[in-house]
Amino acid sequence: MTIHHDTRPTLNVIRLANGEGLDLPAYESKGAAGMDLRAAVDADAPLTLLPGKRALVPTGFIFEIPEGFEGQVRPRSGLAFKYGMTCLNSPGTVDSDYRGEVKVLLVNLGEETFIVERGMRIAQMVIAPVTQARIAEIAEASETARGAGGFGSTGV
Ligand SMILES: O=c1ccn([C@H]2C[C@H](O)[C@@H](COP(=O)(O)OP(=O)(O)OP(=O)(O)O)O2)c(=O)[nH]1
Repeated sequence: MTIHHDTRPTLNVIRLANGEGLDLPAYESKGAAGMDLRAAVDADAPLTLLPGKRALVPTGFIFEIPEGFEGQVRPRSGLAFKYGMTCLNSPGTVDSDYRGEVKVLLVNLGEETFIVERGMRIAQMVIAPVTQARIAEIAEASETARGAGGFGSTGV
């Protein structure tokens, strides 16, 4: 018999008052990269986003991102395709030392007004490993075959 240990990092979540009754963020399929984030707007006061407008939408949770990881807040492709609803700062960065409520910076790039209702799955968050570099200033850049070529220097 093989014992399988759960090697996944633990994501502690803290429910805030405005998150009362909301489903916990969850992976919607076995292999989903991101967990869906829900809108913690007031049930009696949905958020109206006119075309071209943006809003910071609360999720109702604090996430303790494990050290060595970040949370990437990204759009859901269905909302983007159907309604032009996306995250303005995509991918949003949630730092491992952040202890405030995670919020989603939604923008309506569609032609129609979009209504954000309580519990609506508005974005997804991916937990990804991240490295902090040691920063060292040096006098000259080392030589490479590419050199300073970039921005299409190899052709289309
Ligand atoms: O989509 C996002 C992006 C950020 N944050 C939170 C978590 C993150 O740790 C914090 C700061 O984000 P960021 O570093 O991108 O913002 P900043 O403009 O540099 O602000 P600060 O000066 O507070 O770091 O805001 C969110 O809740 N959602």
